[in-house]
Amino acid sequence: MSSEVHIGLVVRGHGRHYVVEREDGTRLNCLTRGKKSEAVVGDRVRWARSSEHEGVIEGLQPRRNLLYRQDEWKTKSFAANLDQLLILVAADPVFSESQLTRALIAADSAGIDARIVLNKTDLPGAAAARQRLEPYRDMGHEVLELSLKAQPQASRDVLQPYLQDRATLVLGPSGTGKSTLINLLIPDAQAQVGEISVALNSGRHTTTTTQWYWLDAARRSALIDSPGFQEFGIRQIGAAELASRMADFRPLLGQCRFANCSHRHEPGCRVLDAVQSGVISASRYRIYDELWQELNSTPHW
Ligand SMILES: Nc1nc2c(ncn2[C@@H]2O[C@H](COP(=O)(O)OP(=O)(O)OP(=O)(O)O)[C@@H](O)[C@H]2O)c(=O)[nH]1
Ligand SMILES: [Zn+2]
Repeated sequence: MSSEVHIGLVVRGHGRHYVVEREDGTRLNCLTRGKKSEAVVGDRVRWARSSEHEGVIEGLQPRRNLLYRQDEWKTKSFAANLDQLLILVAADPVFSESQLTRALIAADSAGIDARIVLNKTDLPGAAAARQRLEPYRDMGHEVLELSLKAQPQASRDVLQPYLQDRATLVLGPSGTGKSTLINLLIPDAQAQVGEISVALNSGRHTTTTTQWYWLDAARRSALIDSPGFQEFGIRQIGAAELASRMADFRPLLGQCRFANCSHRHEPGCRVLDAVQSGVISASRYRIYDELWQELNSTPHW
């Protein structure tokens, strides 16, 4: 058996078991050595043939970027080497501005372009949703509008130029239309997942495992779905860094009276002035304050 080392792309992982795609598009099951399972979907890994498994992962290639998810107890990386984040919100159910902000902060911290996608613009709630997104447009975030169910073809046309030649992670809370979007763009998505679940023997976990889908036969454009995703991990950001990750706060930084201003109570704070004058919206400031406290009370790593 040859011990030659190859490079492959992780398209799915479950514990120490991974599905790795070769250059030619064929896939094989790989195991990591020891107890380690550091690889995530989107990673390029070095793998070699092994006598017991189809392949063994020997190591990771350097990453361009890495995203984390978190719950009450722990933070875990879940996707790497992305070009873009699409944050799906809908006219109904009403979206959480706090979740949206977390997603934008996580993307900024990882150096990944993020776009907001407003779905269900055919519903009466669309006007109110647009209004809530107004501050985000003003601070420079692009907002795409879709109606995935009512106008599938038009929605596809809006998305197409953004998806071309990129690896895009799509995230959205339950009920926003993420399944509708994936089924529209990847008609054989279910089949792809089924095949891989058999390979990984992970049927039961199908609904919570990050998955890499190709959108085109040439395998240049990819969509990454992370079902069951709850919350971005942002504990890697220190409280002092938070304001610099928020597009409406950023232009004001460095102008407060104190260089280490936390923008919470200090005199001569330009951020607090901007909140007073309405340049920064009250809801954005409330979210900043909550996140600041969260980050300040957790150890920075
Ligand atoms: N009116 C309207 N309804 C839509 C649109 N897109 C999706 N829906 C509906 O919204 C509901 C939720 O869509 P899904 O695609 O299942 O949403 P999801 O985000 O995957 O939600 P989960 O399956 O709970 O994770 C479904 O009843 C869809 O038919 C749209 O553009 N307009
Ligand atoms: Zn300040």
